[in-house]
Amino acid sequence: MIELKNVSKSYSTGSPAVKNVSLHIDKGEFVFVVGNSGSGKSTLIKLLLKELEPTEGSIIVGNKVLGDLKQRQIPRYRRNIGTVFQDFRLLKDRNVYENIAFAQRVIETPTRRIRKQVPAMLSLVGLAEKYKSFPKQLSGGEQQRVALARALVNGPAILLCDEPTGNLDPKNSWDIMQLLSEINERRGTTILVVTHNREIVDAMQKRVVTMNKGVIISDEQKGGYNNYEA
Ligand SMILES: Nc1ncnc2c1ncn2[C@@H]1O[C@H](COP(=O)(O)OP(=O)(O)OP(=O)(O)O)[C@@H](O)[C@H]1O
Repeated sequence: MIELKNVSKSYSTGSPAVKNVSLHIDKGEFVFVVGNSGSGKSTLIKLLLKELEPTEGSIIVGNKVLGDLKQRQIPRYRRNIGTVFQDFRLLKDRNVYENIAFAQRVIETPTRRIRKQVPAMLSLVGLAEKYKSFPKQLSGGEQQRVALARALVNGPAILLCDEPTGNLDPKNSWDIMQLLSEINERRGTTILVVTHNREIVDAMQKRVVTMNKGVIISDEQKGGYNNYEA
């Protein structure tokens, strides 16, 4: 599903953010990516979204060789990838229903399908009753659940989450991680989660890829949050 072969990424300044990384993630896997600040985790996510080009190496996602994608093919490529970020990124002037429906309107989903799928996604994330609320009327945990519903409504094969619990308290962090785990198990979505949340990583017993200074220093099935200098 995801394959990086000897991928490096250098920005114009400093040493490479990602150095000679090779990584294979199968369809349906749930993978945590951990590592101290500046180790290259967000750069990895941006490379997978083709927001950045690798300086060296190749990336294959699904059956797409990202280096071969033309500019005009990128929007369609990204439609198959759901994203969730630390800061929720909801549309502030739209209510919950419209935030999710918006993701479908941009790909011209028929209205009757939107009317069916938005409530279904809201039920999945436990927010069926809040469909008329605006983001500022919701707690952080609720906003992140809306963001998750939006990320999933178009049925992506892959979900990329960059510190999805970074702004949440422990209870809400757990709820979001449980939801991610359920989605992975029930829908078979391949999920990659960048996180600093040691307790959750240690408890969930998933595959854990640890980065340090742009390099993968460990990759363990049923792994834990390795001890490194935070
Ligand atoms: N746009 C940029 N221009 C120059 N250097 C950058 C840029 N973005 C990131 N870097 C550098 O690349 C390295 C990796 O950054 P990255 O954001 O991928 O780390 P990270 O592991 O996601 O960190 P954090 O956990 O703090 O989010 C860092 O040294 C950072 O300073």
